[in-house]
Amino acid sequence: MAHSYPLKCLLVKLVMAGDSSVGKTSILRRYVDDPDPSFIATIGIDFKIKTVTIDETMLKLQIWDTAGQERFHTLSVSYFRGAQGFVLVYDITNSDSFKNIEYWMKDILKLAWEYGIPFFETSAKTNINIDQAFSTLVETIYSKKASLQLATDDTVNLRESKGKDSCCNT
Ligand SMILES: Nc1nc2c(ncn2[C@@H]2O[C@H](COP(=O)(O)OP(=O)(O)OP(=O)(O)O)[C@@H](O)[C@H]2O)c(=O)[nH]1
Repeated sequence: MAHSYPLKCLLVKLVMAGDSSVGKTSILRRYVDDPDPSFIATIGIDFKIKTVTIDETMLKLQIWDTAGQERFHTLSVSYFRGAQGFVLVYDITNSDSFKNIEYWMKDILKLAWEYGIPFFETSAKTNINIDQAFSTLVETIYSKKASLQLATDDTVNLRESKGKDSCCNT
């Protein structure tokens, strides 16, 4: 019987950014099907892993959930380095959080990222557009896959690497 296996596994580093309490953790939990219902502000940094397949390539998404609170700003921005994609989040009921997208973009642009960002209005509460937003992001990154590295093991060293590209066998 013929089996079809993905040919290789590539690591994709994504970063969630935006003001505190705009819904970054909620969106990420929706996307990775994490049922944890608690809403505690992110302290420092957290990450989740999700594996998706495009064509016959497995992509291991290492998604960093930064803390939006100002006191964590320097730490959060330090995790931007090496990311292939960002999810910039604001709350449509909070105009300051929208204005501050520019502030977050400046940190991203310092790392030579370009504008031309697809836009999705999402709801983590009712699960609208979450999958579509991530799919578009990941497919765009995949289409430029020359920049991706093979995922090799599951180790993420928080202390040394700030999300250094390492990973995948799950
Ligand atoms: N109405 C509505 N509320 C939401 C939605 N997503 C998140 N919330 C609420 O917004 C609050 C903050 O959500 P979080 O996901 O913790 O926000 P965060 O951006 O990760 O916050 P920090 O960790 O402080 O950076 C929570 O009380 C959620 O219930 C949504 O899609 N709709």
